[in-house]
Amino acid sequence: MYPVDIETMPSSCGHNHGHHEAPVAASEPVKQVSLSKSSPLDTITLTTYPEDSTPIALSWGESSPEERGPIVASRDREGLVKHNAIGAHSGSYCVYHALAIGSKQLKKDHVADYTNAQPAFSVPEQKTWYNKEDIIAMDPFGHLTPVLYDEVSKSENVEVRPTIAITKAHMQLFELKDAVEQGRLKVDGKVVINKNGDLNVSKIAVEPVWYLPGVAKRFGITEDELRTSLFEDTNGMYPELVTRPDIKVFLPPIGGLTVYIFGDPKFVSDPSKKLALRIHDECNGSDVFGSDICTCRPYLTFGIEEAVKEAQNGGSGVCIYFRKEGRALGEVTKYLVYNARKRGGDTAAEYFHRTECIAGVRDMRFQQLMPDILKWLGITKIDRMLSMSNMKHDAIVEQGIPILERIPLPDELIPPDSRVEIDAKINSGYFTNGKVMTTEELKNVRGREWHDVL
Ligand SMILES: Nc1nc2c(ncn2[C@@H]2O[C@H](COP(=O)(O)OP(=O)(O)OP(=O)(O)O)[C@@H](O)[C@H]2O)c(=O)[nH]1
Ligand SMILES: [Zn+2]
Repeated sequence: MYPVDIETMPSSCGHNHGHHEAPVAASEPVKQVSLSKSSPLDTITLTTYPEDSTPIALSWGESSPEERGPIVASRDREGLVKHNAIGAHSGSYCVYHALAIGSKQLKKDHVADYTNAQPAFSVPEQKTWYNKEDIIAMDPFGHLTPVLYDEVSKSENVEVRPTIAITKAHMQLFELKDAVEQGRLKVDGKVVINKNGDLNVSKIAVEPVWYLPGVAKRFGITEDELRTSLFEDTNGMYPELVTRPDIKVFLPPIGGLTVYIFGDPKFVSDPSKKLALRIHDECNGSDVFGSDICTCRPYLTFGIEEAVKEAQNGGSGVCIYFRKEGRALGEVTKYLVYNARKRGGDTAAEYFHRTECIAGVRDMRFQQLMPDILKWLGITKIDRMLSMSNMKHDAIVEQGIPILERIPLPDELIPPDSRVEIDAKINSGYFTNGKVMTTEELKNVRGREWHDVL
């Protein structure tokens, strides 16, 4: 499928690849290249090939965790020939792990001791965990690996790491304290613990695990197209994407998500219980630091408050927080756009155009992969969706989960400077119970200008 030999690929600049001294004969399928004489390393493995490998059996979507098999990414111990996943664990934190090893603060042969780390509550098993369609962006058994695959990890001498962790906690938010003080929320001792508005919460952290054929299908492209673009556009970070078509699982170096559940976690998958849901994408500037240019923190805390109310009414409330900063364009791009907006006359009419000028697109969040977590949790319908986003809505409904009611952010919670954002979004298809402005009217919705900010 991939007639690509990365060691022998022609270099357009006419030089050898990288900084390696010893060239590799074009005809030999050599996988190791000598580094320069001053390097502390003798050899380094650039990639692996199917003919030299005996990966541990892994078959996505099988009808039992044993038949599916463990996900093995690490090259340590016997992992170099036995790994069955491309990439490294922990999303973007894999680089810190490498730094810890490189700086000799972490031993390469460290074996994790998971004593007492098991889930704090159980998530009921779902049919969705056992097919190739419903879940393709996370490992449905990621929270059970120390139990399910401990033996195979020992007998095969490979690392099998959890990609999901489940815990319980209390949380304190100023807005929830205010909700209790203003009488919007009552203290029940279970969900809202006290008059400070402290909450009981059940939490699930999930790292991304992609089944490449399934991800390609969601985007309507071929697996080859997906692999090629992941390889090329990360500047060759993952050669195995092209040299190992036999390996179908990829651990991408991106952020994961956290599920916050209010009320009894068992109710989330119980169709007889009402469910309120907020899907929230990270906006560090607003969520944590209170920037008033967008509606992110107000919608987040409104979503939590509504989720809490649903739990207190006998249903359950869920808030899922995705690490997709700045519509997954990142904070640097976001701030560049802010500058362009503020210097160019910040109107709702120009809101998306400014992002497109800099990033080429207005959004890279790709909500197509988002519904996996809903299916994993066993959510089959959403009674109250706390979101105006058509992209989130359409992605969820396309995956077969009906949304019964959509709840926009109340006007009084919209900070003054973010009217530009919200009106632009409504004009482009976001849900509202109110007025949809014309393109002409959007020109008159203005945010703070640069001289007001400085
Ligand atoms: N690039 C860019 N990203 C922004 C800007 N303002 C907010 N964001 C990002 O947009 C995303 C907003 O996500 P959400 O709060 O989930 O909201 P949404 O998807 O727009 O829709 P709702 O569910 O209706 O709130 C976050 O990733 C923010 O970091 C902006 O001006 N430029
Ligand atoms: Zn924001």
